[in-house]
Amino acid sequence: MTNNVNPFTLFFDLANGKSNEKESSKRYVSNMKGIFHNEAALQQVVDEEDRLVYEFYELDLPQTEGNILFGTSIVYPGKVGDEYNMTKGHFHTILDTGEVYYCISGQGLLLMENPEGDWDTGEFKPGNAVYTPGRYAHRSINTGDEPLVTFFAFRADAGHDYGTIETKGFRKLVVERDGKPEVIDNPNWKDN
Ligand SMILES: O=P(O)(O)OC[C@H]1O[C@](O)(CO)[C@@H](O)[C@@H]1O
Ligand SMILES: [Fe+2]
Repeated sequence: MTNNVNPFTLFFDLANGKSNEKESSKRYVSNMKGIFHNEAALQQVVDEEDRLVYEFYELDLPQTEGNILFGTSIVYPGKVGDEYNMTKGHFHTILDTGEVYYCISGQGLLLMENPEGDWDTGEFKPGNAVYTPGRYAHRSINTGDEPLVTFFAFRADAGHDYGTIETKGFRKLVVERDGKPEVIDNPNWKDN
């Protein structure tokens, strides 16, 4: 059976992660309501200047088990309150789907947690490949001063479940304490 996809090559700039051949999806601070834990700090940023938090490339490949979705994700430096800029984060709809991220530039963490309550962080620094196994929700966090650029790949039929994180949040937050990243319990985390 053919899946109607021809071989192709895409360019991603090693300096900034961008592709000039595709349009990126962009998430601004105003798109992150209910995601950053400090709602007042978020509103203040939106009122002053609604800045770009992250962008990423999504391919329009058929979402079948034989295809692999891939692209770069660029999380810009900055904070909302004491929380570092980050992606929304998600589980995969097919929960047991892993994903790999390769850090091209910048520094940060991949925060991961599964429904059983296990959690971990992987370190993003240039050259590190961080693997998030099946069942783990994942969120990229920029703890540095430069854009955090990663390349990701996962099976194309996995799907994204954003609702669980939007409703419950992650169990953990990564915040700045004394100029350094620290993982703390999320005071707003809901159990159901
Ligand atoms: O999907 P989120 O949580 O907004 O984060 C975006 C990143 O996650 C991905 O969905 C991959 O897991 C990419 O499209 C992108 O790198
Ligand atoms: Fe994912």
